[in-house]
Amino acid sequence: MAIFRSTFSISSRTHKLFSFINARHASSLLNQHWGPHTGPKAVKIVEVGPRDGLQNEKQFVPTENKIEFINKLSQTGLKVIEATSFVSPKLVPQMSDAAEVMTKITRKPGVDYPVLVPNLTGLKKAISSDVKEIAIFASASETFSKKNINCTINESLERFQDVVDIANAERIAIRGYVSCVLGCPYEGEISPIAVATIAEKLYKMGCYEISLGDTIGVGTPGSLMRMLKAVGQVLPTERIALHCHDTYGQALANIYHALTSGIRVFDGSVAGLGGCPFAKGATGNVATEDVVYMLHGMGYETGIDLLELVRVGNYISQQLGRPNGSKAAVALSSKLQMN
Ligand SMILES: CC(C)(COP(=O)([O-])OP(=O)([O-])OC[C@H]1O[C@@H](n2cnc3c(N)ncnc32)[C@H](O)[C@@H]1OP(=O)([O-])[O-])[C@@H](O)C(=O)NCCC(=O)NCCSC(=O)C[C@@](C)(O)CC(=O)[O-]
Repeated sequence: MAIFRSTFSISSRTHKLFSFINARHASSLLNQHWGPHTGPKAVKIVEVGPRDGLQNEKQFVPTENKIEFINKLSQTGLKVIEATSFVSPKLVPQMSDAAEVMTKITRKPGVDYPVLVPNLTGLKKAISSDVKEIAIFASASETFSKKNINCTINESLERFQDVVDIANAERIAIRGYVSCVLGCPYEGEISPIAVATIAEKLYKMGCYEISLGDTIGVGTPGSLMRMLKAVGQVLPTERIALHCHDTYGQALANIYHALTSGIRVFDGSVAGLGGCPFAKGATGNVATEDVVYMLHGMGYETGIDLLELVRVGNYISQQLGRPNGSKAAVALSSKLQMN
């Protein structure tokens, strides 16, 4: 915390030094994310179930269940599990136990547990909970930005610069999200250039990877490819991740097409949990089990034990009292008579 206070106003030379150190840290962290799975068939999965999957649940999921959920996910071979978010507990009560979750989970060596951070208040709390990686989240839609984080896109980027400066000083790795990349619940279509502009700004700010979020799941391979083409002009392909919601049933088709463009990082939520409190009508994220089933079937390597993942998806679905939203999980559970 002392470092946090002392680095509130860091000089530009110090900023450059921290950026350099953080770039090296992020690069070693990236290698760790991929583990032994390198080469053209390696794909990284970022599991967002504990955060994006649970944030919109109406009933508060007991903290011990969240911890158990994350600990079980840690045993599946996943290398990145987005664990929670340090946001306003009034607006997103489901994530109000972020500090307790982060201090009580069993952190498996080799697995990273990023958390969402919208501002310096969130970063301060995350640092107190010994968080090693954060995700900042901007939007390609002005209206969504205001609804989601109560500021304009430009204001959010200014806030994030402060967050990045302190995170760099603390050697905390930073991932970036752009939401509404294929459509906004308030503005409709979003231009690919707008997405590319924000993605580039977050990347240049110091995010090691930019996750492009189809927040309301409206994209098709057509709109996706137009958007990826624009983002591909400003970002190296290996720094792009895709974050699909499956509202219109297009997620796997979109992921397949992104694979053909060289994208190798995909976010998913086990059992297809998810939704955004600020994007009405948006359903869950693409089910991680479905993504892994497709990838393994195509000869890609994720390092994930699919059956273990199915078990965890069944566990959290039972806790929430609803059927597992992954088709692959339901089929495998039935075939193998798993609970
Ligand atoms: C960003 C803010 C905080 C601005 O909210 P604000 O009201 O403008 O903030 P403020 O700075 O004016 O502070 C107001 C109060 O909130 C507190 N506060 C302020 N910040 C924090 C914090 N970090 N943690 C805890 N408390 C906080 C602060 O201390 C104060 O408390 P009070 O004095 O009234 O008691 C708010 O709008 C917010 O938390 N929004 C929630 C955002 C969210 O979680 N959205 C869902 C994420 S999903 C998403 O974005 C899409 C994504 C990433 O999944 C990708 C995709 O799906 O496509």
